[in-house]
Amino acid sequence: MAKIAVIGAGSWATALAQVLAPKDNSVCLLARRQDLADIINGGENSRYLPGISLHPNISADTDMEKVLNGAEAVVFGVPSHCFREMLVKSLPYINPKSTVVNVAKGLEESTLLRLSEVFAEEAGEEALKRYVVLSGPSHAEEVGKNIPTALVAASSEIPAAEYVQDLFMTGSFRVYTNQDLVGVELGGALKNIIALGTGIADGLEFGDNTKAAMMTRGLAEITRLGLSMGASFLTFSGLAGVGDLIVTCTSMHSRNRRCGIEIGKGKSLEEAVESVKMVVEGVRTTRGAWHLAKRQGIEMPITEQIYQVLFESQSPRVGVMNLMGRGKKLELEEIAFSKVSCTVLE
Ligand SMILES: NC(=O)C1=CN([C@@H]2O[C@H](COP(=O)(O)OP(=O)(O)OC[C@H]3O[C@@H](n4cnc5c(N)ncnc54)[C@H](OP(=O)(O)O)[C@@H]3O)[C@@H](O)[C@H]2O)C=CC1
Ligand SMILES: O=C(CO)COP(=O)(O)O
Repeated sequence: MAKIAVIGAGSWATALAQVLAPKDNSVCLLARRQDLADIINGGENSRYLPGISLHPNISADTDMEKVLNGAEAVVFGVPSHCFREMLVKSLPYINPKSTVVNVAKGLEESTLLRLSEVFAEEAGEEALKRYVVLSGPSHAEEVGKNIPTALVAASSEIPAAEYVQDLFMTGSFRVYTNQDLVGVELGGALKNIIALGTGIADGLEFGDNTKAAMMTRGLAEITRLGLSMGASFLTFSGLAGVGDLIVTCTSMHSRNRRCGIEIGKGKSLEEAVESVKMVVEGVRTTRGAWHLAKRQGIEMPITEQIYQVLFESQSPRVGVMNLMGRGKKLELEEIAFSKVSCTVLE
């Protein structure tokens, strides 16, 4: 039986443990608090994934050394804002040969780095060869119930991605591989901004037309930023791109969408985040992407308006009016004929 360590004991960490455990893996979750570890060891993570009986191969502990000791793979299931801190604390106990899987979807706000870049800074460039991002349309509430789900394991090194594909793949959890780490990371992080936006539109009681428009034009601006940072055009039409955008913008499981709905209904950002009770990654990512767009010289009008609503007290309704009142545009030219995408598609 292989041992797998999971850093974090929230909803996604627990659901992924539930995927790994029946495959003859002993899965140990690192909780911050003893009370949560005790709850999980009781057989159900009632705080983060209620109603799911946990597999007996799953346990939880607050002792990092104990959790990481002898682990063949380490899955980071904590929010982006604490990834560096948890990584630095973990590194002394991680076997240099272990594969590191990160499932967080966000950027480091203070540096605007992707999380693989944070990993490389702390663990070294060589260690990136065993670093894999697992992303795609997947809510913990459904994965916990073995509802069919497809994801993508991305790494600059295909053998590492294939290892993670084998590690996680089950009859209800299908994993593809992709070598475009940049595109997969950006797709997963940036769709949360658009989910906040579609949530806001729902909270304002706009219709399906508005939501479809926001998703489509949201994907256009995600793609534009991604191409400027070296991502592959095609990744954005895959599971980590449009796939994740669809699930996050349409599902009531989405924390980002639910937060947006509350803002659209008139709650403050703080009240809306508080009401969700779990991490709402899109809030920090909006600020990060806003700065990234400026740095890259890329137009991201939806991100700009969501930034204004979240951080500059702009009314959501004015944000929608600003988007609708923009100058006339060609739909596709900016992406299809951009220098970068032509290079990628050649
Ligand atoms: N939930 C989902 O369906 C999916 C989530 N993701 C991504 O996975 C990541 C985790 O999300 P999710 O599981 O939903 O989050 P949750 O809010 O459910 O759980 C967060 C976990 O991280 C811990 N944590 C929070 N802040 C800190 C900190 N400062 N230092 C150390 N540990 C901390 C929490 O501990 P404590 O309980 O002590 O606060 C908890 O164990 C996010 O990046 C999210 O985008 C990706 C795909 C699906
Ligand atoms: O990334 C996710 C689904 O793929 C989770 O999105 P939320 O954080 O909005 O729930």
